[in-house]
Amino acid sequence: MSKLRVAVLGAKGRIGSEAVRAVEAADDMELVAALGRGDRLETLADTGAQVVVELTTPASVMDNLDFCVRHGIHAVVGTTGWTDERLARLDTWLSASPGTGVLIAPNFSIGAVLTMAFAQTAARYFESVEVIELHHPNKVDAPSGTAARTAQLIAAARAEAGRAPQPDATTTALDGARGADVDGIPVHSVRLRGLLAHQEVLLGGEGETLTIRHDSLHHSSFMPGILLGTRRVVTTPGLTFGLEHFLDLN
Ligand SMILES: NC(=O)c1ccc[n+]([C@@H]2O[C@H](COP(=O)([O-])OP(=O)(O)OC[C@H]3O[C@@H](n4cnc5c(N)ncnc54)[C@H](O)[C@@H]3O)[C@@H](O)[C@H]2O)c1
Ligand SMILES: O=C(O)C1=N[C@H](C(=O)O)CCC1
Repeated sequence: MSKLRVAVLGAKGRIGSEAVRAVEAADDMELVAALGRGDRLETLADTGAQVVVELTTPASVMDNLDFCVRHGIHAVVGTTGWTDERLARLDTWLSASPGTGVLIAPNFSIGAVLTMAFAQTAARYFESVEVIELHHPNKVDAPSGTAARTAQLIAAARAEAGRAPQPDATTTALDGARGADVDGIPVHSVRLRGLLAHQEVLLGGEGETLTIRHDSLHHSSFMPGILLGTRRVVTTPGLTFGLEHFLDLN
């Protein structure tokens, strides 16, 4: 069987360099390009890449995906910074390139995907919920893509359950003291040397609390998800948002 021809964009970055090693080590994949900032995107087409693993920056990801989709190259995207407007633009590009698949995964680690699923399940049962994400201080975006997605899923679950807005008697606060508001869910971002990627979902009800915590301790935690996404995206045209769609969670 022929090997899947895979390229990595952002190949010199923290997660990109780990992804290069993971693709090289996968028996069913061939690394055909490992590109960094300033390298020509045409290399992707010249080398016959079938899947691009996109791990760059929010400022670069749209131009990279525009190129990939126009050339019918599937993409597995870990880069953050997704807004409704960006997703709509990507959807339009994909409509013009039937057969091309893009997976955007706010988090590739199984523990983080499960955290989101558990939080979504728990959200309907508790009066209060807040999200705390904790990352290394080199991270350029806040809140993390994972925390934003977690909060959106929680908010949707609460709305579906008919939950009232959370209790919060705060009338005076320093700017930022109550975190960012993501669909009504407070999200707090910590940046601390020594950390990699961590998240807590705190839920509170009458006389009890539940804390769901996940810790990514090494970039290797993201690799099985990247490889799974790479294998699955070639047979999944259109836009898939979230690795959970490629996992049998139920
Ligand atoms: N989804 C996940 O599970 C997951 C996990 C870790 C990181 N991330 C995300 O991945 C992204 C990268 O994270 P990082 O910690 O590796 O950052 P990083 O700064 O270490 O790496 C980004 C790399 O991309 C390069 N780059 C920038 N523009 C480029 C372009 N146009 N073409 C090619 N390369 C380009 C940079 O030079 C840099 O080497 C961030 O958005 C981060 O949030 C996602
Ligand atoms: O290190 C990062 O940067 C990470 N980014 C993703 C996010 O913003 O959720 C995933 C976790 C690591």
